[in-house]
Amino acid sequence: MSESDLPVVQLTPGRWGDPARTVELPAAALAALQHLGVRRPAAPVEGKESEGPGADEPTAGPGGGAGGNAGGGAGGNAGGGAGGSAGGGAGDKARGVFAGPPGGEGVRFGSEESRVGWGQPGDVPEVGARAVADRAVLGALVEVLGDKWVRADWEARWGHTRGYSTADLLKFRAADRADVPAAVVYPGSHDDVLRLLERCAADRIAVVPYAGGTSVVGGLAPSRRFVAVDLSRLDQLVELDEVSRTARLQAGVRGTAAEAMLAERGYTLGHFPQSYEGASIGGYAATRSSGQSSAGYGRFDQMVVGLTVATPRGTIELGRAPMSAAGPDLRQLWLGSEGAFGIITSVVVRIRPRPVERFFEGWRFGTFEQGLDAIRRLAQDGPLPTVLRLSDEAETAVNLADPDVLAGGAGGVLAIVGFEGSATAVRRAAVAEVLTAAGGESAGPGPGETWRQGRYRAPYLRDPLLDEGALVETVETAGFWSKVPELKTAVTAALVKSLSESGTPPLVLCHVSHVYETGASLYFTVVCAQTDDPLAQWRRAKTAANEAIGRAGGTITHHHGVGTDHREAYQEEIGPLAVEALQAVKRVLDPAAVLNPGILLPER
Ligand SMILES: Cc1cc2nc3c(=O)[nH]c(=O)nc-3n(C[C@H](O)[C@H](O)[C@H](O)COP(=O)(O)OP(=O)(O)OC[C@H]3O[C@@H](n4cnc5c(N)ncnc54)[C@H](O)[C@@H]3O)c2cc1C
Repeated sequence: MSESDLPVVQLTPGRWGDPARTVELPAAALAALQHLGVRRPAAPVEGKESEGPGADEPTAGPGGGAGGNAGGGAGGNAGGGAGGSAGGGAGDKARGVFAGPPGGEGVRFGSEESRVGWGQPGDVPEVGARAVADRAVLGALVEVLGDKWVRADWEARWGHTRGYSTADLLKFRAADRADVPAAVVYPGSHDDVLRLLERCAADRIAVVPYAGGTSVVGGLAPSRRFVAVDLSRLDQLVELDEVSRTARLQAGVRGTAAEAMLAERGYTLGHFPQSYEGASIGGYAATRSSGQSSAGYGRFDQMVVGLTVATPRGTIELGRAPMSAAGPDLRQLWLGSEGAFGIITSVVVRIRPRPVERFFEGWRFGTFEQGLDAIRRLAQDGPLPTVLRLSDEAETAVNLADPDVLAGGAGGVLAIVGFEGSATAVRRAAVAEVLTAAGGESAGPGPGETWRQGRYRAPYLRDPLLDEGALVETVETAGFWSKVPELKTAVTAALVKSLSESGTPPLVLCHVSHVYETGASLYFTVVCAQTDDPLAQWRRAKTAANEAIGRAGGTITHHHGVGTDHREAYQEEIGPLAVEALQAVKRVLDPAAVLNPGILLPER
């Protein structure tokens, strides 16, 4: 496939989970969009040449573009859930989706684009992000990994471009070629990664680990030209210790594949982020991910007991006991390090027996404050269900538009409470007692089941919403309980003000997505009409939201990570001395500064 053959729009089916799955917007959602002034953009005029730097440019525009492309290696086959590992993907290729490491195609040398040198920032001729790696670089990569596992063709490179934020999708639609890697490599073992990093450091080739490609914070778009390190060949359950209830999983194992492999042995990891059909074990660890069942199973960083990391200077192996007083817990340094301190090649996780029972239900409260008080009681004094989330009035109202949810409901706010495990009836009764005492009223299993069955649907709605002309994006944060109400008010007000000033008053929905003894996270969904420049429109709104979070005492991110989008706010949050300390760590581990330049930390 050549660059010019490639459809640019509608990337979702190829990159995310199940390529065959499409989701139509419900009528109620379309009506709500109309109410917000969202108008479907006119289709591009047939036959009109796109404006761009070259005749071989892919055309871009809203809608159009049937069929996906660019699944990228990591697009893998994660959706199936039948235990398929990432990679391979003859079936996906049949659908026109590149789905994994090459099947012996080898690297393509000699493109007219391959004339660019490498080096430190400033050394590279300004020929734009379209440049593929030059012969010397490709030669170095091939020397380390072999011809089969290095690709420089457009299909592979475009398939490893950016992540999955709304801004990313808008850039794809605009055929924006900044952030395209110069080559893609597919190491198959820890030793491969180690040798690759040693060589890249020696030759000053910047690298970015690419796992599921679901980053929503610019975590795959470094500040320099780079080689994407696709981890999808690291797809094994290496060992399972039934006595200790731990499992070692390689970093490229998708969430779905991890669950399928553990299920065969009677276990679960219990990590179910909304991006579960796309994200991977290494990505979870590198970003401190948090799943929807965090009340019961914990965040991903709480599940990790050990890590193996490849750095340009050697291997780091951490976690020889569940807990230790031998100095600071260094595992924490790599959890959330987003590839800046090394590539995590495998993770030892705590596992649990597969649940034998599952029950989800809805609880209704008069106001958000009342619901907040109720879930705080559970988080602080117990008992905790497996899933606990609380929508505000606006989000509940949107859910109410779905006749399956809270049929006949009388407004107020809705909490989803889920139980997994064994003997759930006892826990349910105890939780019900607390919620009733706090003024809650059971809405029965209907809303809970509807939520459970639709919990991975949202990613598939992003493209249809953009097609309609809507701007939809999320903002997340966390704060101590005493600050949560103020945090919610401040972020909502900032988003409403900024987007109203753009002439596009938004609908801002919010829910409490994760709870702790001392506080909770807030997850906002913002919907409004797109202006002519939706990227700038969202940038302004996001900046306003970030500033509001800072003023109201929240953290810049609860589970999406820092990437490039939150880098400045993160520095403000931790202060210059802490930034310096992290830079010092990076200097030791990555003296040539080739690991994820500009991601998490500014380039030095
Ligand atoms: C629709 C949607 C819903 C989402 N819902 C959730 C949610 O519920 N909870 C949540 O926590 N997140 C959520 N996310 C964010 C995202 O899925 C997480 O950040 C996820 O953990 C990223 O995993 P990944 O495998 O896709 O990593 P990638 O996106 O491929 O990489 C993320 C970052 O980590 C680095 N990295 C990846 N693998 C490694 C490795 N092995 N070693 C070192 N660095 C590495 C990458 O270079 C990059 O900087 C959502 C995203 C989307 C698009």
